[in-house]
Amino acid sequence: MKKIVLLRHGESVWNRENRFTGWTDVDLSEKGVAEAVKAGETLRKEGFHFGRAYTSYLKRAVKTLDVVLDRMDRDWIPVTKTWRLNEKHYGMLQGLNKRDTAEKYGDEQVYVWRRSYDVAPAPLPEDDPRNPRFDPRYAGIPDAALPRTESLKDTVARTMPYWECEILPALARHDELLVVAHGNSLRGIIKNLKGISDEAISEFNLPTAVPYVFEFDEGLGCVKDYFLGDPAEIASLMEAVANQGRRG
Ligand SMILES: O=C(O)[C@@H](CO)OP(=O)(O)O
Repeated sequence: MKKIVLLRHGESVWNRENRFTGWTDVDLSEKGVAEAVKAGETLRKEGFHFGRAYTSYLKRAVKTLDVVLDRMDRDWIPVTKTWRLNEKHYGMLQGLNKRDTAEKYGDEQVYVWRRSYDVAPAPLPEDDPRNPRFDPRYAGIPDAALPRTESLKDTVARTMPYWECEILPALARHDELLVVAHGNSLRGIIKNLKGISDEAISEFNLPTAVPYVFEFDEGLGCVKDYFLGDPAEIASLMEAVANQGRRG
């Protein structure tokens, strides 16, 4: 059975501080590194032998992948980094505390910014130093493709061509692939894999560093999906992610 494991990075420093992150290149927290170690050990115990891995241009994902491969003694496998797996760009919300933002604009508005399918936060201005057009890592990408903000729909339009043209075809050559990315870039991929509606995807929250396995048949159709870990613990981690944007 062909398998792709999706893994959200471990807790980042801004996850800990409950700040909108998006394309901000924030490092893992100590807890995030420990979560990555645990994910790597789980994947090793479950007998995974990834042939290839994919990640984003953002260090919280890259470092999570490095730790996982180290725990699996598979540092040697080919790894591809792509901006297309980056997190949803959070525009002007980047850097703001989620709970403070809910105090100011209300839980409903923050829910729309975080979880609606097609509403994007206000874009970064053209002259904002955080605008991706100033970042050398994106120099080879046409400016028109670089976001200043994104809805989940925009994120899907960026990730899915890569999924369909690069990741899925690689399953023909490898039995198991690992994709380490972000809460929303992975939600968009999961939405497509499972045929989740635009409305229902709003209620789906991905915890940090819990391996999510997808099994594929020979025609590369997705036949089964499951998290590795204790279901009650995973449900409570998902609920905690949902609550990050509420006044509390
Ligand atoms: O801030 C972000 O970039 C994302 C992921 O951490 O947050 P949210 O869960 O609010 O979409």
